[in-house]
Amino acid sequence: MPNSELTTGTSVFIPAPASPYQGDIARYWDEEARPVNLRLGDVDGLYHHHYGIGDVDHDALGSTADSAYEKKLIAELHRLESAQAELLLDQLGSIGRDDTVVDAGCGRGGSMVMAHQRFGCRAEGVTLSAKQADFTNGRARELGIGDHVHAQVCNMLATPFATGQAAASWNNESSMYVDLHDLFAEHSRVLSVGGRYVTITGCWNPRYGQPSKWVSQINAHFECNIHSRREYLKAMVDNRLVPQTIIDLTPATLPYWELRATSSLVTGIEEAFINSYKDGSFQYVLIAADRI
Ligand SMILES: C[S@@+](CC[C@H](N)C(=O)[O-])C[C@H]1O[C@@H](n2cnc3c(N)ncnc32)[C@H](O)[C@@H]1O
Ligand SMILES: CC(C)=CCC/C(C)=C/COP(=O)(O)OP(=O)(O)O
Ligand SMILES: [Mg+2]
Repeated sequence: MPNSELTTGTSVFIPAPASPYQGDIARYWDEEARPVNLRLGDVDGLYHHHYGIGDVDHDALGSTADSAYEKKLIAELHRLESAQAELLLDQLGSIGRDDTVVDAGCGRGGSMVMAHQRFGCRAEGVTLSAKQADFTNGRARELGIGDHVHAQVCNMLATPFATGQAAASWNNESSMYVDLHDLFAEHSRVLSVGGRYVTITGCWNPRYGQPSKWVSQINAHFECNIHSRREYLKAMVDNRLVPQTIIDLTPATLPYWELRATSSLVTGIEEAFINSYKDGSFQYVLIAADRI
């Protein structure tokens, strides 16, 4: 196939990156193995690369003096991350067993497994990382749901899915790696009319003025390009995705960050998230839109 190559040692077909930037992002996620992600995933086998929402259960955590405290803290952070994915799935509308849902930027596939477990549907994911696609497909096979949960290495701006194929699609903390107009044009193509698009994302707040130093720090840390809230809404309506629900999750995600900042699994980015959420320059939002 032109402009493509097969790598050795992996079962997935790996297209050449669409740009040097996408090559960098593929490498970033191929090399990622942070304990804050792997040890949380090990709690119940759902591996996430997104953040948490909801109040911390201090009774479940118990005393910091307890020798089992760190294990409980990891379980609590993971519970909050899974609660975030549950909220996203809540917004997908009524999905049937015969439906297909698309996860754009699927990471290690935790949200797709949850979607299948909840709806019985088929979940198709794309990621730039061959390691993540292999990991997702391996997990799905281990769970005996390999025929329903499937990831492939693919640019989310040019997917192989048929026009109108998906009843729902989403980006869970993956839209800051792409141009939003190109992204929503592709979701709009893949979704059936009446289908549902959902994103949970961090965005800079136009009321603050411009991206703050904390937002710039987050961009540098993850090699991403955080968009403004205004850009999201404009790019959606320009692409037949009409926002139906917007939830500011900033207050709901702060407890996760404050707890994470006390753990041994810190990565150094905690301060930037906490400070930018507190100074109002950055927001954690869910936007659910109808494909009209
Ligand atoms: C922060 S992770 C989020 C993973 C997942 N949505 C979750 O909630 O666990 C970002 C993901 O976006 C993917 N990504 C970034 N740019 C992409 C692109 N152009 N096409 C496909 N995937 C992309 C990365 O490969 C990675 O899997
Ligand atoms: C809300 C924003 C701006 C997100 C940026 C995208 C991103 C890297 C999300 C979390 O991934 P992760 O779970 O791999 O990160 P970490 O290792 O920090 O937990
Ligand atoms: Mg994480």
